[in-house]
Amino acid sequence: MQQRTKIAPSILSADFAQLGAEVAAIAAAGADYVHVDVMDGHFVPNITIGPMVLKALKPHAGIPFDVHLMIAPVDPYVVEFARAGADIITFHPEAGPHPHRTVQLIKAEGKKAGLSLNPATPLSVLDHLLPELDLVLVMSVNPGFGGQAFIPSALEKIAEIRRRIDAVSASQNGRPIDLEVDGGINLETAQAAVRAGADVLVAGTATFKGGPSSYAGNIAGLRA
Ligand SMILES: O=C(CO)[C@@H](O)[C@H](O)COP(=O)(O)O
Ligand SMILES: [Fe+2]
Repeated sequence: MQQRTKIAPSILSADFAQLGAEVAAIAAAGADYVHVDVMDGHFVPNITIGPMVLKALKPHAGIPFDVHLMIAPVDPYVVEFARAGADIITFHPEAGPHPHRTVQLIKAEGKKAGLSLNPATPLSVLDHLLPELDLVLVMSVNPGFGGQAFIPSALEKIAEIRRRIDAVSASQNGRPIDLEVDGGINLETAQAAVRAGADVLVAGTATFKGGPSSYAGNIAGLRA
C-alpha cells in the first residue's frame, strides 16, 4: 500500500561549502530522508563524496541517511558506508556480479537495502530480489548529475513496480517497501510520480532553490 509521501532532498544541489548546515536545515524544514548521491567517475561521469564526508554529516541531522551508491564495484564499499552512518543503502544491479549478495552484505550490517533501476534497466532485475528489498529506486534521469529533465517513461515503470510491491508486501504481512523516484522532480512531475505509485520523492534542485529560507516551503509544496 502506498504510504504518506516522503521527501528526500538530494544534497547534490546543496551548498557544498556548508554541507553540515545544509543537512541540518533540510531536516528542520521537514525532510524525511537525507539523500546522499555517491559517484565514482567510473560507473557515472561525475565524482562526489565518500564515506568520510557521510560520517562528518551524520551528527548534523537526526533523520535517516538514504545513500544512493553510483559506484562499481559496489561490494567492497558497503561496510564502510554502513559504518559511516548510512541507514538505507541503494545500489545499481549493474554495479556488481551478484546483486543478491550485495543485499546480504547490506543486511548483515543491519541496514535497509535498496535497488536502483536506470531508465533502461529492465524490471526483471526485481524478479527474485524484491522480497528481500526495503526500497526500489526508479531513476527518472540517467544517473550522474542533478538538474536534468524527468524522463516520462519512468511513470509506467513506477506503476508496474507499485503493483509488484503491493503483492510482495501483502504476502509479507504488510512489510513496508519504499518506492522512490529520483531525477527531475518538480511540482508537476512530483504529482505524476505519486499518482503512478511513488511514495518517496528525491528532489535536489526543487528543494534547494531559493536558499535556506525557502526549504520548508519547497518541501511542503512537493509533499502536497
Ligand atoms: O541520483 C541522482 C543523479 O544521479 C539524483 O539524486 C539527483 O541529484 C537529483 O537531482 P534533481 O534532478 O532533483 O536536481
Ligand atoms: Fe540519487
